[in-house]
Amino acid sequence: MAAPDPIISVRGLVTNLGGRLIHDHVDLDVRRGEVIAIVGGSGSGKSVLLRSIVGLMRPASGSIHVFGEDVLAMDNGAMRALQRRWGVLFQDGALFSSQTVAENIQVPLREFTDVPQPLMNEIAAIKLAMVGLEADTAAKYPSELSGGMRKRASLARALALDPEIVFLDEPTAGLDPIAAAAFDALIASLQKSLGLTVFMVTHDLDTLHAIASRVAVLVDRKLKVGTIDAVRADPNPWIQEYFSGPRGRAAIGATR
Ligand SMILES: Nc1ncnc2c1ncn2[C@@H]1O[C@H](COP(=O)(O)OP(=O)(O)OP(=O)(O)O)[C@@H](O)[C@H]1O
Repeated sequence: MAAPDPIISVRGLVTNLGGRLIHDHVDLDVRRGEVIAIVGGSGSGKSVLLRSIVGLMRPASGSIHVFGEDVLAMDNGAMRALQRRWGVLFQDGALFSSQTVAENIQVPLREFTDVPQPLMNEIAAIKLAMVGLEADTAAKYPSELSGGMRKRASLARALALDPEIVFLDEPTAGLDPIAAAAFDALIASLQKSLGLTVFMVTHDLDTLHAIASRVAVLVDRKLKVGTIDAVRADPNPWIQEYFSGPRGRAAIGATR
């Protein structure tokens, strides 16, 4: 049987920023229903790749297709239609501090739908429960929440429109190991129950081993993509240090 078309397809992506080459002909296919983890050194261009795929940054050349649609060639109307089908959790959570958690979750509903307020309140309550937050969190402000709760609230917002893909930029950064492991478990269970495709930028080796189907490593401005075991075997010095240094060995030890 032929493999289904990838849900995200990047070909020959070249990105130049501030006179620096960030991506040098990067290729990536993401399959429906998988958790793909993007790793790489600080400043290697992981977030820029994510932002390019969701149409927030424009590469110098190459092609990006999501759901078979050409992200770089579409008008605003087509882009809005596409944005309804994915949710994004940005690196810092990016909740609006002057809005309650419920209002934050309702931002995409307000932007993309004309759902009446009572239904929006119900949807916010459902999304809060999905991410494991108490009902009374709805009326709280982001500053009243712990870091882990803020991440969950951001995830609830990313899930507001029942997306097919969620993009997560370093979802466990800044969390203690216990909160990070709980967040990993949440992502894994939502991915399974909702059939989500997860595109995740991470530094976290534990997350990688716990939930990634495949890993894409951004090194020397190129992507190396495969299963964790396949990529770990690559002799590239950064990859060897990342997977086989003390932290890498500890992460493997914890999962085997
Ligand atoms: N809008 C921008 N304009 C100019 N340069 C940028 C812009 N966004 C990112 N960069 C630069 O592009 C490079 C890649 O940034 P990016 O945020 O993708 O790195 P990253 O791999 O996600 O790093 P980290 O793991 O530290 O978050 C960095 O050198 C960054 O300074």
